Amino acid sequence: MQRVGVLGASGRLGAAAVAAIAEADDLEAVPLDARGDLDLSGVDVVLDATILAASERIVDAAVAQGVAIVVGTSGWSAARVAALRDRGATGVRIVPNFSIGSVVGTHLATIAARHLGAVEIVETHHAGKVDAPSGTAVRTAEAIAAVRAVDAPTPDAPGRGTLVAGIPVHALRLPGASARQEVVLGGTGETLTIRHDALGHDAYAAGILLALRADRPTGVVVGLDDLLGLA
Ligand SMILES: NC(=O)C1=CN([C@@H]2O[C@H](COP(=O)(O)OP(=O)(O)OC[C@H]3O[C@@H](n4cnc5c(N)ncnc54)[C@H](OP(=O)(O)O)[C@@H]3O)[C@@H](O)[C@H]2O)C=CC1
Ligand SMILES: O=C(O)C1=N[C@H](C(=O)O)C[C@H](O)C1
Repeated sequence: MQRVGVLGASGRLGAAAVAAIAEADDLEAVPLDARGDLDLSGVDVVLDATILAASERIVDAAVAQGVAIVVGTSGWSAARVAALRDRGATGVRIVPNFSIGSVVGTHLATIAARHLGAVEIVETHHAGKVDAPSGTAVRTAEAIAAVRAVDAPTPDAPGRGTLVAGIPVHALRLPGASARQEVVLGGTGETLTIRHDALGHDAYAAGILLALRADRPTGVVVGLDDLLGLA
């Protein structure tokens, strides 16, 4: 039985993780106080589902105490991940989106962007989401920018969204919405839209369990791609 220390267990993602772990015979959830002293001695792996400011402290504590950590909290940009690697961190998996469909959608977007250079991202989330753009959109933009062969003009103008790695991201926050991402690519006389919807927090259960059961990462791994054969 693996003991999973859950930080942010009172939140939407944390509660979904605790529910998923409760269904698993091989895992046990141990809710921990994310605001207190982080003594991780009683757990085998940590799941972080808080806010970025807390997440950075939690990751540092897990690394210092030699406990593997799965990070679901948004805001771990490529620059922050690079800084973490520079600090010699190991045993860390940062997962911008636990939904399997979302991981596949982002992967498909990187394939499409090799052929259609003009790309914009529209992400729509529930009104309770505090961060914008979403962690998934930032990850998707950074992954696309790393592979896109065709350079597209960057519309850096008021009203054209937030530029992430040169890609405009448009963030909507609406009551009634859950979590949607649309990657819209344009070519000559055509557009291609890759859209994913997480209709509820149960969408994250399979990815959470996959990440928690995976071997302790060497260094800092981002995403679930390696575990899904997409890397
Ligand atoms: N990777 C993925 O697939 C997903 C990622 N997320 C991300 O997970 C994060 C949490 O989202 P969500 O659950 O909706 O958010 P909630 O606001 O529902 O929950 C936030 C949690 O963080 C805790 N928290 C807030 N402030 C602090 C602090 N200063 N120090 C320590 N703990 C704190 C809260 O505790 P308290 O109740 O005591 O305030 C609560 O438990 C976000 O970054 C979101 O983007 C969300 C869904 C899926
Ligand atoms: O806050 C959310 O709800 C979500 N956050 C993650 C993000 O920022 O990308 C993942 C998913 O979109 C839901």
